[in-house]
Amino acid sequence: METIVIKKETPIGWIYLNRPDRLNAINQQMIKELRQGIDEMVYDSDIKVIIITGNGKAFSAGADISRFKELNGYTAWQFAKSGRELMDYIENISKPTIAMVNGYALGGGLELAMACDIRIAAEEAQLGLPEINLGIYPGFGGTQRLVRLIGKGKALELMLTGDRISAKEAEKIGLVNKVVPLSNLEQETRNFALKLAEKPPISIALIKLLVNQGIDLPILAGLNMESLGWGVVFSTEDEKEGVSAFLEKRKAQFKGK
Ligand SMILES: CCCCC/C=C/C(=O)SCCNC(=O)CCNC(=O)[C@H](O)C(C)(C)COP(=O)(O)OP(=O)(O)OC[C@H]1O[C@@H](n2cnc3c(N)ncnc32)[C@H](O)[C@@H]1OP(=O)(O)O
Repeated sequence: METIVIKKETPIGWIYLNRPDRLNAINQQMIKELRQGIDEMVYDSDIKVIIITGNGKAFSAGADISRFKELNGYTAWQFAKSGRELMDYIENISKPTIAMVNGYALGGGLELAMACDIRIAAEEAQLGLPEINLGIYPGFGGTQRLVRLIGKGKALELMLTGDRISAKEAEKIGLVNKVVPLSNLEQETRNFALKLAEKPPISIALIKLLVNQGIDLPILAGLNMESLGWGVVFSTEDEKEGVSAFLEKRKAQFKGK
């Protein structure tokens, strides 16, 4: 891999965007390698949670602008589509994902963070969708995900102005889940991941599916999916273990079965 580094720290899989001299700008190679890196974690049953972060001072400053002059209408469409499909894939994997936002998360970088389930940011981080200043607009799913995360008014404000906001402001509007000092970022993110790693994986997978698919369905369809899913969780060993552990006043040990 040229553009990312992966590290397994069971039960956590770490993925580092690794173009620090370009502030981890996302190019076609990174899109391809991210897909491979995520797959490596998805198909490893010892990995329960995936953390994506950036090497250097940025999470990612977005799509690689230095390549934009080479693009024409068709290739720009294909590049945007391949990035957007990667974000869709990340959002819909069954394992939980955390974006550890260590610095700038701009444009496609913020779109990647938004495709993750949880965002934990350093106090120093700055977030935004500045594409408008380049005469374009977010193209890796940002126009759709931001509005679902923070609501139409603030989403439009961020996209129309292109302004960067602080991590604290991002936390206030619900764009990040938690803000911590940079010195604690790795440990706090690891602790959060370890907490998720102890939860029953089938329940996690179903919650993700219900939330991600349900949000775009008529509510009755989503509610019916929720009820049907109960048939699945109630047939798992983890449900029996969870209920027994409660009644026996001990900590549950979930197996993902
Ligand atoms: C075609 C499909 C597109 C799909 C949708 C996605 C679109 C996008 O994401 S568009 C990009 C949106 N992002 C931006 O507009 C941010 C651009 N970067 C900046 O504004 C600044 O770099 C900064 C505020 C993030 C940081 O400023 P500073 O601390 O002063 O650092 P430098 O500007 O000196 O950056 C260091 C180095 O990195 C290069 N670089 C930064 N961002 C990008 C980028 N997005 N693409 C390519 N290269 C980038 C920057 O040019 C510097 O390089 P050198 O000058 O060669 O050192």
